Amino acid sequence: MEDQTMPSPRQQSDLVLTSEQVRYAEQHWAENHGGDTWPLMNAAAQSFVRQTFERVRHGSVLVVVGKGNNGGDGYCIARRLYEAGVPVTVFAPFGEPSPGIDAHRALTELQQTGLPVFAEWPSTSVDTVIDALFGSGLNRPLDPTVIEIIERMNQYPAEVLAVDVPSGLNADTGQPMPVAIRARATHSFIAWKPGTLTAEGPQCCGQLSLDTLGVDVDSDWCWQQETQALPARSGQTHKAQHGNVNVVGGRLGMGGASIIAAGSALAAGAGRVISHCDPAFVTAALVHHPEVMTQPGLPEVVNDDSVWLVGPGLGRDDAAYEQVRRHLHSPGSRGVLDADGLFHLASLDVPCTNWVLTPHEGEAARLLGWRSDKVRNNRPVAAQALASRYQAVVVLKGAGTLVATTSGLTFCHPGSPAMATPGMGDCLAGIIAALLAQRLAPKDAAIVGVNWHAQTGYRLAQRQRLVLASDIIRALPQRDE
Ligand SMILES: NC(=O)C1=CN([C@@H]2O[C@H](COP(=O)(O)OP(=O)(O)OC[C@H]3O[C@@H](n4cnc5c(N)ncnc54)[C@H](O)[C@@H]3O)[C@@H](O)[C@H]2O)[C@@H](O)CC1
Ligand SMILES: [K+]
Repeated sequence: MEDQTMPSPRQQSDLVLTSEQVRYAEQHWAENHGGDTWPLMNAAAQSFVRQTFERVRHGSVLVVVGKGNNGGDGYCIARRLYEAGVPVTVFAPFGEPSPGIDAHRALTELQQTGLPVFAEWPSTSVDTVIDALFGSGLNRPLDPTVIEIIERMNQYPAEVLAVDVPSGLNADTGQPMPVAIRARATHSFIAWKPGTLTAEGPQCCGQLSLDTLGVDVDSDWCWQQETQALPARSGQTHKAQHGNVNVVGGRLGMGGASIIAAGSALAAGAGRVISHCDPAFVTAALVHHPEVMTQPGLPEVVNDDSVWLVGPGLGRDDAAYEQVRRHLHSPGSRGVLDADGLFHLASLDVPCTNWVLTPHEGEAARLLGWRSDKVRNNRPVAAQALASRYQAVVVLKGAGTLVATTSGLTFCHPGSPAMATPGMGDCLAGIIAALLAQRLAPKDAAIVGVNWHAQTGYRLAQRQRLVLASDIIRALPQRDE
């Protein structure tokens, strides 16, 4: 099955590219390889078969192909499986690809094997469905006929494996348009697509894998995921070297938020954590985390080297507003603005240069003056718009959390649906604050914090149905297994 002309695959990459950038990367590759993208399609099909062969080899396979090059991948995959002796049926609901595109050549090569291509739903039962209807070229909402095909594929009692992107999923935003394939696994090519990592993407993709197909992309013009090590601890270290985190919140019946945030800041390595909560919650805070110091009530805003985590359970009254205002106007202040802190930010027209803002979708919508569904459908744009407006690092929470700065965007570990539990945001804010206190730059603290939080939750979700913020706090100090 090896092909002489195929580029050598590079399995690991951190690159996340929009569909337009992927197209550019393909063209750029072709310009340097005789003007031909056909070897890439072959490499994609070979990689897909290699990746999925153990799953499909013992049963029968239905390949559903579209008219574009995602369908072309499907024709090539069908030919390779057929030649490997796997029973394959090919279904092309929209007809043949136009002559001149790689997909047409893929169809011609398939036809040479004698394998028929069906225009109607085949009646045979199958063990695996390979989804090659649409990939990164999906560019408009699906019409009812297409919706029906995707829904029927989702209802098949067979597992669905998606080629490049689950069909119906917007490769840039992670939104179904309005429905998308729910795949058991998705094998992507060239670079990660934003839409597979955020919003509904992770749910639609199932197990996600990537083969760059040897396309080496210049990192200057694309977003790059950065992974940083957690702060190291030397043999001579002292807690004073790991910084102070002041948690301002825990008022008006919301003591738990600040208890969680203080606990996660401790668990993420802050040298000293001071909770400025309502006096009523001091006992509870100390019962949960005796390592925390308490200074009840709202603090004086002092300009020292501390990191301030302002917002978890802070409340929406005038005193809370004044507290947020003072922090943001205090020269050189730095920290994390979360929850009610973000509520008050909406009334303050002030840059947050040394701050990490951690809105969820609703908070982001309020800050931008958008509807929530506009944020949901445009997460990368929303995150970057907030970063520009506030000159801050913005963590747009939700499935597939994004970290935006004024100059770029990072897609983080998708975590797990089991983490959709109360207090999870407070927990994340505490982790990011602790990393700031340990001298990570705001962008690095945000990216490392989100990835650490998401990976910890994901790991716990392998053995429990739900993951609570308290579970994360207990797991953070542990080493990875
Ligand atoms: N040519 C190349 O160099 C490579 C292409 N690759 C594959 O090619 C895919 C991208 O191919 P294309 O750009 O042709 O795009 P797609 O195959 O994803 O989709 C484009 C086709 O779908 C139609 N379409 C788009 N939205 C629609 C809608 N809502 N309803 C109905 N029809 C719709 C378009 O008119 C077009 O016919 C990738 O996802 C990947 O699978 C890979 O083979 C890697 C190399
Ligand atoms: K697909």
